[in-house]
Amino acid sequence: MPTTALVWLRRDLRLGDNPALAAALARGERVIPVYLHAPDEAAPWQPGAASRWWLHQSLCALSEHLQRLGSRLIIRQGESLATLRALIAETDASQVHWNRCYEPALIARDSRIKQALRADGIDCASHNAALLCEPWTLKTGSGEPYRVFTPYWRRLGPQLAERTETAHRSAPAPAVALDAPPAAPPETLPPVPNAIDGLAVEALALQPSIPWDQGLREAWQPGEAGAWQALERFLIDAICSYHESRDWPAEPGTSRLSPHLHFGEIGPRQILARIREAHLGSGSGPSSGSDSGSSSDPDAVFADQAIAEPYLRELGWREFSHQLLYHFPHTPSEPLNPRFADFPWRSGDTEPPLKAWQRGRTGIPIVDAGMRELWHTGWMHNRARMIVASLLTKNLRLPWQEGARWFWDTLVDADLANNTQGWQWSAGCGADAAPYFRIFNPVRQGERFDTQGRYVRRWCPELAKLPDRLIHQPWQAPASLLAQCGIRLGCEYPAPIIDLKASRAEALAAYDRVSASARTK
Ligand SMILES: Cc1cc2nc3c(=O)[nH]c(=O)nc-3n(C[C@H](O)[C@H](O)[C@H](O)COP(=O)(O)OP(=O)(O)OC[C@H]3O[C@@H](n4cnc5c(N)ncnc54)[C@H](O)[C@@H]3O)c2cc1C
Repeated sequence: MPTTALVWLRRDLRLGDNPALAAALARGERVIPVYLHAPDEAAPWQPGAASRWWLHQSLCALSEHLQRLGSRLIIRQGESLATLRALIAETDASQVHWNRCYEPALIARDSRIKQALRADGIDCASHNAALLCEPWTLKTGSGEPYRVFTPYWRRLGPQLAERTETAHRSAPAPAVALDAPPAAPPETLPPVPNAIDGLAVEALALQPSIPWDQGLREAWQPGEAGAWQALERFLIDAICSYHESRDWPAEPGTSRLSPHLHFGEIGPRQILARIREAHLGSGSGPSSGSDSGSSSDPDAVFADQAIAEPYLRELGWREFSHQLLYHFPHTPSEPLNPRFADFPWRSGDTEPPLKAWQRGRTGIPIVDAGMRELWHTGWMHNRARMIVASLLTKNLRLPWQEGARWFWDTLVDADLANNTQGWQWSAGCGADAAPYFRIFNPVRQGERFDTQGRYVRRWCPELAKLPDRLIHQPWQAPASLLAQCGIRLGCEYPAPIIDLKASRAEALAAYDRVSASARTK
């Protein structure tokens, strides 16, 4: 009887640099890749509608890739432990391998499963495919988790930089294991016996029943090959100017790798290795083994490793968010800073302003542009995310949890660690947060980061004819000019639902009340 290993694929939907797959291939003669659909096990953070859309496409891509290599993805639905046990019995598997997830509900589930399977006599092993550095690895001098990014990055950042031989010899054992290059996908895989059956991806009903996904289909190519194409495009077109252009929402200045990273179609070790390879100029192309489709060679663009630093820093924020979620598992619903538990959020009927914000009809152009980009493409530029979050939590004084929930349902990159950190940072109640009193003025933000109004014109075409100097504040335009541009505020485009100056003052007063009550406690 051949040794059989199950590889339980979850949010590691790739074949390159997949430690669970590599371990199964090293130790099992028969390797069976399985995907188990049990969304309720992630409750209360089951994948939202946009994430389900992505998952469907990504599973299709993975399934095709496995078939090209001679294997098959076995999809089953139902409680994970029971389904694994059934598969183990059917296949005579003696091993199960998976890559770790870091959400609190999934950590608890996986621990239970590991314990139960080990009690059954199964060899169970979990691996790291998602992070450069396990969230329990880096601690402050006093042994606490980091709550501030800068000192965290001071520890992590140097480990990502290319180490010289001397530094390598004298450095303490690194938290990031980067010495071995990430593995390319296998060239072939052992076949899965015909007797083992599974569901078609369609049976999981992940696709929307009414077709709202046209914009998503136009914007994305989910799957491992799509991830590598996005990375190569970024290395050719954008990494050199990333430090500046990353702030311009109308520019294609960022990597747009967030959904690929979330679903594990590419891993941060692979991104880092490819950046290093391009920097050193020694590489002959991506080690993805996927059809990256790139024709020009980006190696020449790297004159200096410093070019990559601003980008690596963002990957550092991703690591930081994961270690926060790991150490503070209550933060998806509660503020990290307990002072904010009693924050006086807006009272009365909160539905109209929340709905206006969700639909991109606040009457504040840069905010509406961001919210419409999100609705249409399942993604929003980071600068716009910060602006819309500030308006919701500070000017509208609606709880950050409302915003986080909306993002959870509409983002293709919805990620519990990054989303929680992003919202708490924006609301001023999280780790290393923007102080509550630093309230973005969306008009100034628009003028600074969308100077010519290209982002607003794209997503709010009803404002397209306004001149640049008024595009971010149409309410300042004389009635005659509005008429000339075909705009009636309150009809084609809403009048602002909030007075920015007055709401700012109210938010600051609310913050003062929280600070004062914290002082008297
Ligand atoms: C309110 C709010 C909510 C957010 N929700 C999410 C979310 O659900 N999922 C998500 O992946 N990101 C989230 N972010 C972070 C950030 O906006 C996105 O990661 C980024 O816009 C993705 O685009 P990109 O891949 O082109 O990023 P790039 O600029 O190319 O960055 C590369 C990668 O670094 C990571 N990264 C970048 N910025 C951050 C950040 N601030 N925090 C953590 N990781 C970061 C992402 O994995 C990203 O793919 C949120 C930010 C805010 C302000």
